[in-house]
Amino acid sequence: MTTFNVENVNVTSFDAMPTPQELHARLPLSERAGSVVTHSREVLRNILDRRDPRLFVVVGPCSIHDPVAGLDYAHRLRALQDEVKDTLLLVMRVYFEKPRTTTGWKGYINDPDMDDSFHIERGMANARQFLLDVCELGLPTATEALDPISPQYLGDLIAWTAIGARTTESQTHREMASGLSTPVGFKNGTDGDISIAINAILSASHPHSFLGMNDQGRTAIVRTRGNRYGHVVLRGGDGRPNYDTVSVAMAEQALAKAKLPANIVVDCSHANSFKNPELQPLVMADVVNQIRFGNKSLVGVMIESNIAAGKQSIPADLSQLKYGCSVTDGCVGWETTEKMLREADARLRDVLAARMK
Ligand SMILES: O=C[C@H](O)[C@H](O)COP(=O)(O)O
Ligand SMILES: C=C(OP(=O)(O)O)C(=O)O
Repeated sequence: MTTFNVENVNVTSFDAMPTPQELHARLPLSERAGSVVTHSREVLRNILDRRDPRLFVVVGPCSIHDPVAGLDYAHRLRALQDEVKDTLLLVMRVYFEKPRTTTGWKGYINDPDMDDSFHIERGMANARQFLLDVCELGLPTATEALDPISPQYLGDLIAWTAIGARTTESQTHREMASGLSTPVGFKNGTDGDISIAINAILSASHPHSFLGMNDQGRTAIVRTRGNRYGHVVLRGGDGRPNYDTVSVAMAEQALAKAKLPANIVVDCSHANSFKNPELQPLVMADVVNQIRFGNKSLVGVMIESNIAAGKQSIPADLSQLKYGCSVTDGCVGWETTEKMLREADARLRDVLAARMK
């Protein structure tokens, strides 16, 4: 009988991963982490339902590449959280999966050693440990859900999820979002198109049935309820920002036309600051001004922030890495981050107090 070489022609190997159940057994959700996740998800839902007047702030490194520096950052943010808690819910950006325009390092889960050795099994376990550590500090976490299998491993430790500009239009990601346990922010497209984010919110709000994996690592038909906490994240695009009052008003109109609640998050980074981190404070100040002038649809902001300002390329000799500095997009440094958050807190106090009356 002739044998045909027609299957997995371009696959070199299948290396088994531990199942989500096995990883959960090794690194179980602790009492403290479980209550932080539960409480912060509830606060986020309350903000989106206007039962809590505060602004949520997804703030942290563009990507985590060094868990030690990442945890150092988390300690700093946790200390600041108490200071600004009357006006801001701080949620740490803990991004382990990076969507690339073409190629590049795809994040800590994919390649934890940053040397193309791709130890995904260790990346996933370390990522879970890191999320546990952050939650145990009392700090909620936010991430981009890029690989549709990852939420089975990490989803119980996440309070807010982003679907990125490159995947908001993807049916796979909309289906996944329909089953996620967190509120989900859909970015506008890289070309600035917000209609794809609105279509994503509509799609993800419905139940879906699709192929996925269960916690025993078996291919399964995943049947979801639909996620009613989808919202838009304006990140600018096509070389233009879209956080200004006119763009926000246009987003409000588009949401109203689609009969969706007016919930808008502004990403201070990416095309909204022309990827120049030094401009992020201006975007944040503008959002705060819009709220002071009566805007009610702006419910959150995103800041790309790290211990050190700027970014660095990944050196061949990793001992040359600068501590606490991004290896993906440039970030504002810690001092600027504190200033941005303290200023926003000070400028929002009277407005939000008035909303509580
Ligand atoms: O936020 C991260 C980046 O903007 C995104 O991953 C795309 O990066 P790239 O264009 O450098 O590949
Ligand atoms: C990749 C990101 O953003 P965007 O999808 O808006 O490019 C990000 O926030 O890390």
